[in-house]
Amino acid sequence: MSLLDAGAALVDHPSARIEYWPQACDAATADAWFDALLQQVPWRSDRRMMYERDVAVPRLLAHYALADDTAPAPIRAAREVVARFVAAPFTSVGLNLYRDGDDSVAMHHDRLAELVPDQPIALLSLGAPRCMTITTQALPRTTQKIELQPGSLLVMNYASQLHYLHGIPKTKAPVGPRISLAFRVRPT
Ligand SMILES: O=C(O)CCC(=O)C(=O)O
Ligand SMILES: [Fe+2]
Repeated sequence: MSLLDAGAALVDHPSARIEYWPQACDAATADAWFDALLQQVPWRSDRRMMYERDVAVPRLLAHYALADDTAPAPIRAAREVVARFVAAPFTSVGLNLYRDGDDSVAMHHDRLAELVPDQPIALLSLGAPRCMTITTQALPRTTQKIELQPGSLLVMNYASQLHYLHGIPKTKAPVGPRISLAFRVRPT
């Protein structure tokens, strides 16, 4: 594969781009990173105010600054894999652990205040496949679903956060745990 090959384009828009590579890293590597991160990361459970109620965020979270060399080795290795597909000066990685089908992330766009304009977000998936829903922000909403495979990479450009929403819905299907690594360039 040549450097910075284009992935499959998931949206058709003049400025928004969401690209998908089903196998940015091989299955054995994705499995090894999943096992290591599940064990080594100090996963935390967060609470957020939602409609004036204090509710548990339905997944576990962690975060590392990429300059932090105490980050587990798979984080640094994953950063190198991501660099083969997207050239961006990532500074931060947010980790999500979806323990089962009850864990989810609601439809959202990533917080713009936490992104440097024109820099992308790269999501590397490990563990069980989970479905992502992508909708337009404009009405009438059009919706698409993509099953994120272990070892896959999904890259959303900055403009996609202005025109689309994404989320990982709950599922009643029996699914195993999944970890996603969200690489971002955060303002300093
Ligand atoms: O787990 C995923 O693939 C999506 C995570 C996400 O959207 C986020 O962390 O903002
Ligand atoms: Fe997101």
